[in-house]
Amino acid sequence: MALSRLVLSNFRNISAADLQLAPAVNLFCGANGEGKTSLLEAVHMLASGRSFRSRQAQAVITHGADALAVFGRLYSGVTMGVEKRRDGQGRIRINQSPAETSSQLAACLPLQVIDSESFAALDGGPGVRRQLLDWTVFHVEHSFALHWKVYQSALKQRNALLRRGKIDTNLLAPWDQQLVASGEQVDGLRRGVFDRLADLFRERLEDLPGAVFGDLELHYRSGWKKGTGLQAALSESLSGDVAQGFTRSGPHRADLRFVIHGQPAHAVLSRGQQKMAVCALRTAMAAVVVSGDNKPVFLVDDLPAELDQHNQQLFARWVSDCASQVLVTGIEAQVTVQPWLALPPPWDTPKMFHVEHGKIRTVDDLTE
Ligand SMILES: Nc1ncnc2c1ncn2[C@@H]1O[C@H](COP(=O)(O)OP(=O)(O)OP(=O)(O)O)[C@@H](O)[C@H]1O
Repeated sequence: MALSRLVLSNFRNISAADLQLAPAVNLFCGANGEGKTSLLEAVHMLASGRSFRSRQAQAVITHGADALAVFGRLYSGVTMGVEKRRDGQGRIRINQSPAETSSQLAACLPLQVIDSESFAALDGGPGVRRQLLDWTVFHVEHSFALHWKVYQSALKQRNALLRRGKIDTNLLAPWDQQLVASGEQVDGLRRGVFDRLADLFRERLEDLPGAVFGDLELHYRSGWKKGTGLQAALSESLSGDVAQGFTRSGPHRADLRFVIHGQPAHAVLSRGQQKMAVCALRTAMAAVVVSGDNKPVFLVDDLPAELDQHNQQLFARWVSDCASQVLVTGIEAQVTVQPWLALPPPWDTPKMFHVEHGKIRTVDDLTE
C-alpha cells in the first residue's frame, strides 16, 4: 500500500520535512551526505519501528534533539506514527491508537529495501536469508507469526535446560512436543511459500543477460536432516545438544542456498550480477506477497550504483509489476530518472525531490 504523505522531525540531519509522495515513483537526488538515505531509513522506521542502519535509536535522533518522529499516511487513509526518545522510550500508533507490536506496522506497510547491505542475501549468514523467506511467509500466511512465536519460546526454554548440562531428559519432553508441533507448521508454511518464490525468482533470472543465470539454483534447507521428521532429528542430536548446550536442529537453522555449479553464487557472480540476483529475489518476494493482496513499497538506495542502464531498466520493470510504490535515491538526477521513463503510466512520471543539507524540496526541472 503506497504512502501519500510522509512527515519527519529530528531524523538524522532532517530536522523537519512534510512530503506529498506520488503513488508510483519518487526520486530523491542530491550530493553525498545530504540526507537521501536518511529519508529511506525513516520510511523503514515507520514500517518496522527500527532503523536499517543502526540498532541504537539514539544514533538516529538528530544531534541535540530529545526525540524523533515519523508520521505516514497511506493512500488507503490509514495513518501510522513512530516516536523514539533519547531515553529509550517510544510510541507506535496506527490510526491514532497505540499499536502493541511493530509487526502491526509491517502488516500495514510491507517494505522491501535494496541498498549496499542487500548483498548479504548472497554472501551473508543463513539468518539473513531466513529473514527474507520469513518476510514473505509472514505477509501471505497469517498463522505463521503465531507458530514462529510459539516455536521460539519453546526453543528458549529447551536451550535453558540444555545449558544446565546434566539434565533429566524427561524434562525436555514437553518442550520437544511444542517444538515439534510448531516447528513442523513453520517448515510447512515456509516450504509452500518457497516453491512459489523459487518459480518467480527463476522467471526473473530468465530476463537477465548472461548464461550464468541459467545455472543459478535456489534451494531450501529445513534446518534438520533431510528425510527425517523433526522429532526424530531432535532425538538423534540429543547427546550432542546436551554437550553443546543448545538445540542444533530445527527451523531456526533453516537456510536458502544460492548455488552455481556447486559453488556459492557470490563466489561466481560479478558485483553487478549479484545486485541483479538480489533485485530478482526481492521483486520475486514482493510478487508472492502481491497475490496476498497488499503490494509492497520498495526503498532503493542508489539504484545506479553497480548497474548498467539495461539492468536498471529491467529492475524498474520488475518493480512496476509487483510494487505499489518506489522511493529511489541517486546522486545525479538525470541518471536516476532514466530507467523509469520507458515504463507505462503512472511509472513513467516520477516525482522528483532534491535533498540538500537535510532539506527536501520538489523539483520539476531536472537541471535546477
Ligand atoms: N543523529 C544525527 N544528527 C544529525 N546528523 C546526522 C546524524 N546522523 C547522521 N547525520 C548526518 O546526516 C547526513 C545524512 O546522511 P545520509 O546517509 O542520509 O546521506 P546520503 O545523502 O544518503 O549520502 P550518500 O550519497 O553519501 O549515501 C550525513 O551528513 C550524516 O553525517
